[in-house]
Amino acid sequence: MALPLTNSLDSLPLDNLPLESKFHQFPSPAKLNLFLHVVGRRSDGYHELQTLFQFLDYGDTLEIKVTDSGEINLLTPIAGVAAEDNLIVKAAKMLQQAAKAQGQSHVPGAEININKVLPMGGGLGGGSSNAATVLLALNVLWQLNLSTEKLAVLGLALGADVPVFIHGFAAYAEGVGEKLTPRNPEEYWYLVSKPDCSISTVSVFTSDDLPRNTDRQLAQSADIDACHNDCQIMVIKHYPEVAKLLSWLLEYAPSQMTGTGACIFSRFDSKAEACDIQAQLPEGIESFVAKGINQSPLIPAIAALSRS
Ligand SMILES: C[C@@](CO)(OP(=O)(O)O)[C@H](O)COP(=O)(O)OP(=O)(O)OC[C@H]1O[C@@H](n2ccc(N)nc2=O)[C@H](O)[C@@H]1O
Ligand SMILES: Nc1ncnc2c1ncn2[C@@H]1O[C@H](COP(=O)(O)OP(=O)(O)O)[C@@H](O)[C@H]1O
Repeated sequence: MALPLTNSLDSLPLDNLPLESKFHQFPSPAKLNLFLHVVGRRSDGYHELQTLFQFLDYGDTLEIKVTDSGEINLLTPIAGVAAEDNLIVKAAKMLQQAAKAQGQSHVPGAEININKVLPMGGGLGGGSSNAATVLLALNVLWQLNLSTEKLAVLGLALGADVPVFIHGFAAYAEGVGEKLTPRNPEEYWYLVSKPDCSISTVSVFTSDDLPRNTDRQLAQSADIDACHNDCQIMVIKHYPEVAKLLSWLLEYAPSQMTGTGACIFSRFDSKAEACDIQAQLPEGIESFVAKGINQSPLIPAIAALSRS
């Protein structure tokens, strides 16, 4: 089944009504890990990664309205995620604390809606992207004026992928994903397919089958095709659904898992070619077609809001 393409993030309207009195719409795009090397393990158990992030012109949409109450209300709960665990709510509350810590006596609240289209736990970074969107949007709507760097530091406490969504440029990342260097990988079209299984990030990083010492020099290769995803090596051993779909896709296009899976991205030169293979996907495989983009659509949306 094809996932809906109705929320293509090309241009989201932000008109000129007063900031406080209405809902404002913001994109919350997906990311791909074009490669993901595990190069070591830190003393706190976290793994050191080298990865190349690129955004997709496809993702969730958030609507946010400022309220006077000081409350954070998520009006559209996400099935299976309790409000207090939702990264949207956590990000908003974290920003309130940061505002109080810098001396602001009254911090407003917010009402938030989400149109969730990204599969959860798919390696597309949807939760981290939602958190980044909330941090950037409320920073402007609440007129806090925190720097992008400060927001990225706050966001890192919510998830390793949040900083790249805050900065909004495609990047090579080291550390746990927070040391970012801008990059401009080719902006291909991708068919993103979701095998019928879910894979927890913890299970991948605790597996004995995860390679943990990929040569640090490999990521410096000029040829991106020389790079790979170490998590995929573990996942295809344990999840036959992923192994099967990956080998099917590899017949048609260069294909690889993103993040800790389970989604697989297949690379094409044109949208038409990607859609052609999408139409032939095995029965029951969810998918969407999107373009890889090196600037997050969130950045111009926030810039437009700041100017309004
Ligand atoms: C692997 C990546 C690559 O982009 O993406 P996803 O596939 O999850 O999207 C990310 O680094 C995911 O980072 P993040 O989203 O913070 O991971 P979490 O779910 O918080 O991590 C769950 C657990 O996995 C382990 N973990 C995570 C990241 C890391 N670099 N080393 C680890 O060992 C830790 O045990 C952690 O408690
Ligand atoms: N707003 C949110 N959107 C998605 N997942 C969320 C959200 N808030 C909390 N989560 C939790 O984070 C987990 C990871 O979600 P997600 O970021 O979509 O996947 P991944 O890290 O694999 O890219 C989910 O399984 C869910 O339990």
